[in-house]
Amino acid sequence: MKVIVGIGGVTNSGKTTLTNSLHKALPNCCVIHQDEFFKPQDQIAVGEDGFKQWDVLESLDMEAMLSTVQAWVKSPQKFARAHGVSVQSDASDTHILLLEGFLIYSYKPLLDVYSRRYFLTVPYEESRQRRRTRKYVVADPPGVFEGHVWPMYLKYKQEMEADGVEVVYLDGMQPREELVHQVLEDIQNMLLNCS
Ligand SMILES: Nc1ncnc2c1ncn2[C@@H]1O[C@H](COP(=O)(O)OP(=O)(O)OP(=O)(O)O)[C@@H](O)[C@H]1O
Ligand SMILES: NC(=O)c1ccc[n+]([C@@H]2O[C@H](CO)[C@@H](O)[C@H]2O)c1
Repeated sequence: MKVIVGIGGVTNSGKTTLTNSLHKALPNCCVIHQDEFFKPQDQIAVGEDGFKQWDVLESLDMEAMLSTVQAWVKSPQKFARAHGVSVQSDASDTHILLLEGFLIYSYKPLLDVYSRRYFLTVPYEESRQRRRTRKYVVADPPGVFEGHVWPMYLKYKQEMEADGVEVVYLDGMQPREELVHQVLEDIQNMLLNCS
C-alpha cells in the first residue's frame, strides 16, 4: 500500500519539525520538502509592493516537485534506496511519503494524491516571532512578513477553503511531542482502516 500524507500550513508553524519526527517514527517513510523546489533568486518576480515574491506558487518549480512525487509513486523502494531510507523487505509493506511545505495544497495536479492533508496553524504574532529567529537562504528584508508573507498565506488559505479542499487542522501552539503523538495516532488509525 502507498500512502501520501501532506504536512502543510503557515510559515513557522512547525511543519519541518513535525515532519522530521514522523519520518523517524514511521517505517518505509520518505520525505519531500517543498522548499527544495524554490526557483533561483533571479527568477523571483518583484511585486508592486517592492518585495521579491517568494511566497507565491510561481516562485516554486511545482512541475519538478510533481515529477519527484511521481518517481516515488512509480517505485517507493527505488526512491527510498536512492534517498538513503532503509526498506523493510516484506513486499506487502506499506510505503509512506510525507510532503511538507507552505503551499502544498494550492497546486492542482498534486491536490488529489493525498490520503491525509494536515494543516498547521499558529497565530500571526507567533508566526512573526518564530520567523525572526530563522535564517532562510535569502534573508527576510524588513517588513516582508507583514507586507508579503502573511497576506499571501491568507490569500492561498482562503482559496483552499473556497475550493473545498479537505484538511485536518492542527494547532501548532501545542508542544512538539503532543503534535507528533496526535498525528502518529491518526496515521496509524488511517492505515488500519485502509488495510
Ligand atoms: N510545537 C512547537 N512549539 C514551539 N516552537 C516550535 C514548535 N514546532 C517548531 N517550533 C519552532 O518554530 C520554528 C519553526 O519551526 P519549523 O522550521 O519546523 O517550521 P516550518 O513550518 O517548517 O517553517 P517554514 O515553512 O517557514 O520553513 C523553529 O524555531 C522550531 O524550533
Ligand atoms: N528557501 C529559499 O530559497 C527561500 C528564500 C526566501 C524566502 N523563503 C521563505 O521560505 C518560506 C517557506 O518555508 C516562505 O515563507 C519564504 O518566504 C525561502
